[in-house]
Amino acid sequence: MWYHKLLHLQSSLQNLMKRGYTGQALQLSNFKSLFSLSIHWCHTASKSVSCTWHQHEDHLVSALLSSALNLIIFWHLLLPELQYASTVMRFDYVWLRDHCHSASCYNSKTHQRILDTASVDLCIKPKTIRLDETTLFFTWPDGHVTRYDLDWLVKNSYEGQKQKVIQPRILWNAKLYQQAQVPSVDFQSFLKTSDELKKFLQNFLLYGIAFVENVPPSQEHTEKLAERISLIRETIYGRMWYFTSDFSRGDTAYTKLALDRHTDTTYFQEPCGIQVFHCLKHEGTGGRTLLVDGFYAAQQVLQKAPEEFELLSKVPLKHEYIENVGECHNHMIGVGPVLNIYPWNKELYLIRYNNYDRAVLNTVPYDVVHRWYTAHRTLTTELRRPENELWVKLKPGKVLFIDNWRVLHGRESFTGYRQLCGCYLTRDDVLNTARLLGLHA
Ligand SMILES: C[N+](C)(C)CCCC[C@H](N)C(=O)O
Ligand SMILES: O=C(O)CCC(=O)C(=O)O
Ligand SMILES: [Fe+2]
Repeated sequence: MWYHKLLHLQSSLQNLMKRGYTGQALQLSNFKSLFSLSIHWCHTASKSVSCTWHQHEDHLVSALLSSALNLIIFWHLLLPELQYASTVMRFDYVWLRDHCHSASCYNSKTHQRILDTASVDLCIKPKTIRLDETTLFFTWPDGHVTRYDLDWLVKNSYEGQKQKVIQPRILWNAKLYQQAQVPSVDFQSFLKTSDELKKFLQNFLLYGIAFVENVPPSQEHTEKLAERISLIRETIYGRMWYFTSDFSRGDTAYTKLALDRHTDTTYFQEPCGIQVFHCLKHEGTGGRTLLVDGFYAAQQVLQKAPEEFELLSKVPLKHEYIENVGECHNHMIGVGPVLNIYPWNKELYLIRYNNYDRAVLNTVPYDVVHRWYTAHRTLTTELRRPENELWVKLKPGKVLFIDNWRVLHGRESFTGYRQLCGCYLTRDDVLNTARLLGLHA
């Protein structure tokens, strides 16, 4: 078994050589005794390459040190079967100098860099490199020493990040959400214990929606609730807003009409992170709230038509809000693609979808426009599948939190008097609260 692993390691090193990595000899410190195997290869550069590795319980770390190029670390995860996962990590020497955590380069109390990165020679190479069981030591030309725990390097490598998600989520359609039986949190316990707050935030992060029950139906209590989680994001609609179908603002939300699924404030450069709804009163019919997991729909697009997903993530477009009603004069423009993904791991983090507020499409060249509409149609088809629609009737006392970067909302038309209050939350502060409670956010 070990022999196979070593052979694989040998071939990965040889592949690197073929791509131009040269060196002298490979010392198999821990396995030498077992296999008395050492790999020699040609060296063209006078700089030497050495490789050392250490066996840990479930993985093997090896470091290939090249003073001519960069540092390469092999991380081999040993699985019970013959198979094992292996990751090659590469670190640029400027990067290694820049991330030095010595007392003169880094303030470990404030977690801030002291080193002036611009003072680092872009062609810097270490004078010497030494590796012991767990730590790498670099001595730089000016004599400064940087030490790195191998574990720290592995954890903070690009290759490691590529395989991780920033935000773990459970994507849902109506059935999946109902089956999950996500519990609501009680207002009083929510205010009193951080355990309840944590439970609430955990569900909110996983599903993109969450409910709090038994909230006294007033704007003040809704505000108190919101403030327990984060800072309220004041916008052109105010800090706490309160609305009925009174046409007081130049937006369809202030009517009795049905509203198709959408995310709010797509016309802000940074759309509001979280939307809070509390229905204080409704004497009439209709007016149910529609919720659709935009990331679930986007994932369906990715599976069915990956090139359309890619187009929606690449093409920037504008959304716009023009208002001239009474005293309210606003003109907002937000630019960005419908699907926003992190480039290094392709993780979706923000969907901007509002067909009402989408502005003139003039940021897309002629030869792309039609393909963009096709991709937009595919996404819309997924978003409109009845099985993806979760319908809820908001009642006084039950407050709904929506991740406005992920979950679309809409409403059924209604009759009678209906009063809704709520606010937007600052996303950074919601995530801050979650992290401080020990959640992955
Ligand atoms: C009423 N309330 C303040 C919640 C929002 C009104 C904003 C509606 C707008 N069309 C948008 O989607 O952004
Ligand atoms: O009236 C509603 O239920 C929601 C309207 C809406 O989309 C909004 O206020 O953002
Ligand atoms: Fe809305």
